Amino acid sequence: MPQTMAGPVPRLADYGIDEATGFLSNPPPLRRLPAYFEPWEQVLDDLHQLLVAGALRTRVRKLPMMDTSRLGPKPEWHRAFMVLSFIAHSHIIGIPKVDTVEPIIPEVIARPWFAIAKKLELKPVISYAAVELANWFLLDPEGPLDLSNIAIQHTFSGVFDEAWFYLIPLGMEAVGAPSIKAMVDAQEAILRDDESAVAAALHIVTDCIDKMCVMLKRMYEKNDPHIFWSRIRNYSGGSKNNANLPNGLFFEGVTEIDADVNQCVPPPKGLVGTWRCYAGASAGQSPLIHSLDVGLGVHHASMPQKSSDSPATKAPAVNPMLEMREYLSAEQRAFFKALGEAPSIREYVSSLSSTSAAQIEFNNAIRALKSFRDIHIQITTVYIILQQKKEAASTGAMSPKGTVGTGGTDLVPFLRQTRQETIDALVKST
Ligand code: HEM
Repeated sequence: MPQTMAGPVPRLADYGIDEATGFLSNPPPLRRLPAYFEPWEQVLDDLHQLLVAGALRTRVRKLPMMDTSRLGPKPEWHRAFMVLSFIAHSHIIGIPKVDTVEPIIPEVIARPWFAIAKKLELKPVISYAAVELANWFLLDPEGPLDLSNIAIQHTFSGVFDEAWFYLIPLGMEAVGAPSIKAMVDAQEAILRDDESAVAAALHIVTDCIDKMCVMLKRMYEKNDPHIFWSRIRNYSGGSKNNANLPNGLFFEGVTEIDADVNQCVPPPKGLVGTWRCYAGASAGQSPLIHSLDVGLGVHHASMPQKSSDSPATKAPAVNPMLEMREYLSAEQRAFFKALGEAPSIREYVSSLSSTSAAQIEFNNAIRALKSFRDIHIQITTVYIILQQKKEAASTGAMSPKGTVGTGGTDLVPFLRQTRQETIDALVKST
């Protein structure tokens, strides 16, 4: 849109974004719900033991129906969403490769989980909002917001690798936080036509992305790829494009009809409720990465459909990156919209000479974001593609043709496309 028609520069505080900590809440997330909700908290306390004993599903079915209207301020709702997300996905998965997947979510979990998600304008499925943004604390409350002091509240498996898997994205949110303020500062500077201030702000953005890349590479330090593949990743899976959940998940007692309901399959005999399909958790739901894409003008186009898709099964060709935004909070989605409508940094630097500091700094930021995506593709190769091949070789199965991510995407084409779309955002000298 022409700069003259651009919207106002968003104020971070209006979207619950902290200038210093970005999308990490300040103060940190709640660690326990009020006493009334102890039955949920106690299941979470004993989660690993219940899973090992094979007693989790029985225990969940014995839970009382809790009244969600007794939840108070927003942080309580966020914690309740996280607690139920952990309990529900433990109930679905059990122990990976030991238990069979259970597609029916009992009413005592399904109804309150659905109600809480609706209140928060989230989807009732494990997501970045639960395992990351609502699931950390500071070891020393007075200490720094970095990996020496951030800890994970809950894991499914109880292994260090899973905690590290969740910690790295949090570390990235922390080191990347100043880039959000820098992008809106750049937009303010555009309004004053202050080229050097735009350049200075973009320099901060690049510095943040460089630090995020260093953080991302630390994934290998404490998350063993085999443990990730065999013990951790299943819990993040959704019910979309999931071969183990061909009909989706059945939410007992939830009768509301919306776009996520699979209306092709009737309820299981004797039950009332709806079959629902959702993408699972992915760090691709990081609001920081989406902000960088929007702020720097990285455009995500529709994905080409696979030639093997029959016209009847073809899903709408929405880019999964845009679909992932549906799993972020309403406030965060509103922020992306406002950031995208404010003066365009890319458009502004495109109008400058190729030797201008602002254009050079802009392209540096885009190259840094492309490096992030290169490193990430290497990580998915090590943690997913190679593990999948090893597993196929050990069982004598045919090597799979495609790979579906926990977010339900066709992994390789998707990641290649987002990397290409990042490269396409570079401003070329004319
Ligand atoms: C062992 C570590 C990781 C694995 C195995 C992994 C795997 C994946 C997979 C499979 C996808 C495709 C979407 C899906 O269907 O889930 C994806 C997308 C994505 N992931 Fe990761 N991921 C890892 C760590 C991270 C971290 C630490 C970040 C940082 C925030 C991150 C950011 C993203 C982003 C932004 C996307 C969207 C695609 C893109 O922007 O290129 N991932 N990841």
